[in-house]
Formats: sequence, structure tokens, C-alpha cells
Amino acid sequence: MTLRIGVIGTGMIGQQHVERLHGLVPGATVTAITDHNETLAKEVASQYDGITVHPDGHSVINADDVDAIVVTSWGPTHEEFVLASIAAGKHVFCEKPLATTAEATLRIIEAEVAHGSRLVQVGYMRRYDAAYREMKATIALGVIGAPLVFMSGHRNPDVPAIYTREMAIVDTAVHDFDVARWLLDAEITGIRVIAPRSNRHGLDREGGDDLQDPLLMTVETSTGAIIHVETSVNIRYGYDIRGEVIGEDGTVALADRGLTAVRANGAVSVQVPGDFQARFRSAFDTEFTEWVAQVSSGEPLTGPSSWDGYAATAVCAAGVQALQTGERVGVDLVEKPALYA
Ligand SMILES: NC(=O)C1=CN([C@@H]2O[C@H](COP(=O)(O)OP(=O)(O)OC[C@H]3O[C@@H](n4cnc5c(N)ncnc54)[C@H](O)[C@@H]3O)[C@@H](O)[C@H]2O)C=CC1
Ligand SMILES: O=C1[C@@H](O)[C@H](O)[C@@H](O)[C@H](O)[C@H]1O
Repeated sequence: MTLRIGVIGTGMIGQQHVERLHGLVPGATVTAITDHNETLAKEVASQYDGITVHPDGHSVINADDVDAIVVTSWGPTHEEFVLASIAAGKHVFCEKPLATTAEATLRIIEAEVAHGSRLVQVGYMRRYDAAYREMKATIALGVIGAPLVFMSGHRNPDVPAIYTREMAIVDTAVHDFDVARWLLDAEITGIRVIAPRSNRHGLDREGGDDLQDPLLMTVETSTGAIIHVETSVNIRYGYDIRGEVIGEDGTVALADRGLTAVRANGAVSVQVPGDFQARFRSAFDTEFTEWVAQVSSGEPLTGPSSWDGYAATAVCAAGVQALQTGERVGVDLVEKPALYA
């Protein structure tokens, strides 16, 4: 059976996911799309055969030729489309964030729990990256002993004018929070944020707010392990994702990227990816390949759940408060429903 997918939001990442789901991922095809910008949706549809442009997200969700939904519109619209997909009894893959407030993510959890089985997956694609998966497997084998610290560096060469100082937490570090919870098998219980002197590239940006960049975050977890997150979103040299777990007996770290290492002129050099697409392309491919296979076969979903979406959004809210106040802010999650055990 081919899974027929409807995509809501055909901007930057929506277009990449349409391409992925309409030919690259086995067993999937895109039949319906929509975008707030109808001209854009028509332009995207014109590049493929068999894709109908719908007037809005609800029309996509309720279309007879749509089995499952992918939400790639702006964050504040996610709750509405995820709730409507659950009401229609259809699987929905929602790009991060699941919703922009913890209260909204809890409404999604409530609706999914009332439905009685998992329908929602959230786009935290790092869990599908081969290097992160090897790190998790290494920790599980006990090679480095019990994890004590996770150092997570999230570096972007630049960010657009619409990027605000809070986005370093809610848009960027949210990936580090999710992957840390998954790697360490722990919940986040508190956060502190400090800002060193700002990178000049983040100050006085044309058309944008001044940024406090970089940011350093000290994040506490339920196991006692500490996560240290560094976001540097104007670092120019490349898109560099760093990660090292320090355990009682050793460490495991993400290796430098690049297919080759060049040794010349007294130096060894490896390439750094230019952007998140280059760094995580195969993780996105794997993410959708596994999602499509699980949805089509009726196997239980194993990807990031509504609970993971809630936990990440709750940490972000605490992080923004910690940035604004300079204080430690606790993260108190509600009791986890059995559906997400
Ligand atoms: N997993 C990852 O690494 C990444 C995830 N994202 C997430 O994907 C989402 C989209 O991001 P981008 O593609 O960068 O944004 P974008 O601005 O390029 O595209 C979003 C599109 O959604 C459309 N849209 C907004 N409201 C809509 C509505 N109510 N109905 C239909 N269409 C609507 C807009 O017109 C726009 O074309 C965001 O939530 C973002 O956080 C984005 C980049 C990377
Ligand atoms: O999700 C993403 C963007 O929205 C965000 O702005 C970037 O900082 C991240 O690296 C990327 O993965």
C-alpha cells in the first residue's frame, strides 16, 4: 500500500519534505498540499504529478485521498492542525515545535490520549542521525559507564532577520534539549542561561533585533547528569553540531564531519557542513522512511511523541524565563500518561 500524504505549509522545509515524500521515501506519495501563500503552493505542485492544491489545512486533513498529514507551517499554527488530524483519526507528523506553549502541547496530549493510541510524531530528526544513534548505542553498551555530563554545541553560520534572541532557545537549542533527553534517557528538571559578550555579527543586524549570541545553558536532569548547551548562531565558519557525553569510564563524541581529511601545509582539515540540510539530510530521510513504514504497517510509532514535544516546549519556556531573569528556572512536568510509557 502506498501512504498518501497531505502537506500543510510549503515553505522552506515543507518543499524539502514534499520532494522527499514524493519519490525518495519508499511507499509514500504526496497527494495534497496547501500554503497560506496559494501562489507558492501552486508553484510547488506544478513541479510534480498528482498533487492537488487545497484552500487550507483542514481541507487537506479531511481529503479522501489523504491517509496521513505532515505539518510544516509556522509554529503557532501547529496546534490547530495537529488537533484537527487527531479529530480525523489520521496520523500526523509535525515539524518542531509540536506547539509554541506547554499548555497547547498538553491539549494535544489530552486529545491523543482520548483517541487511545499514538497518532502524532514530532520532527526531532537528530534521533535518526547515524552518529547520534551510535552514541546512544555506545552508552547503552556501558562502554563509557554511567553518563555524567553531555556537552552539546549548536552552531549556525548565520540566522535570518526574523530570528529573535529567544529563538536561540525555542528554535535552536530545542533540538539539543530533545536529543539530550533521548541520549541520557532522562527528563530535564531545571535550567540556567548565561550570555557572554555578544558576537558582533549578532548585533545591529540589518532588519533584525540585536541578539544575545552565543548563549550558554546549564541544564539539570532527573538522573543528576548535567547538560551544557552552547548556541552560537552567527559563527560564520559553518553549521557545526558538536556533542560529547562524558561518563564514569570514558567519553563518546560526535566525530568531525566530511568524507575525507586533507593533510597538507602542516595541517589536517575536514569539511564543515554549510547548513542544517547538509548536516541532517540523511537523518530526515531515515526519519520519514521509518515513519512511513510504521504508519503503513500499523506498527507502533517509535519516533518522538507528543510527550517529547511537550517536554521540549516546557524546557524552552523555562529557558526563555531563565534568559530574561538570569535565575535558575525549574521544569515541572505533569504526570506522564501511560500511552507514552
Ligand atoms: N527539523 C528542523 O531542523 C527544522 C524544522 N523547521 C520547522 O519547520 C516549520 C516551518 O519552517 P520553515 O519551512 O523554515 O518556514 P517557512 O516560513 O519557510 O515556511 C512555512 C510556510 O508555512 C506557511 N503557512 C503559515 N501558516 C499557514 C497556515 N495556517 N496554513 C498553511 N500554510 C501556512 C507559510 O506561508 C510558509 O510558506 C517551523 O515550525 C520550523 O521550526 C524548520 C527548519 C528546520
Ligand atoms: O531547526 C532548525 C532551525 O529552525 C533553527 O533555526 C536552526 O538553528 C537549527 O539548527 C535547525 O535545525
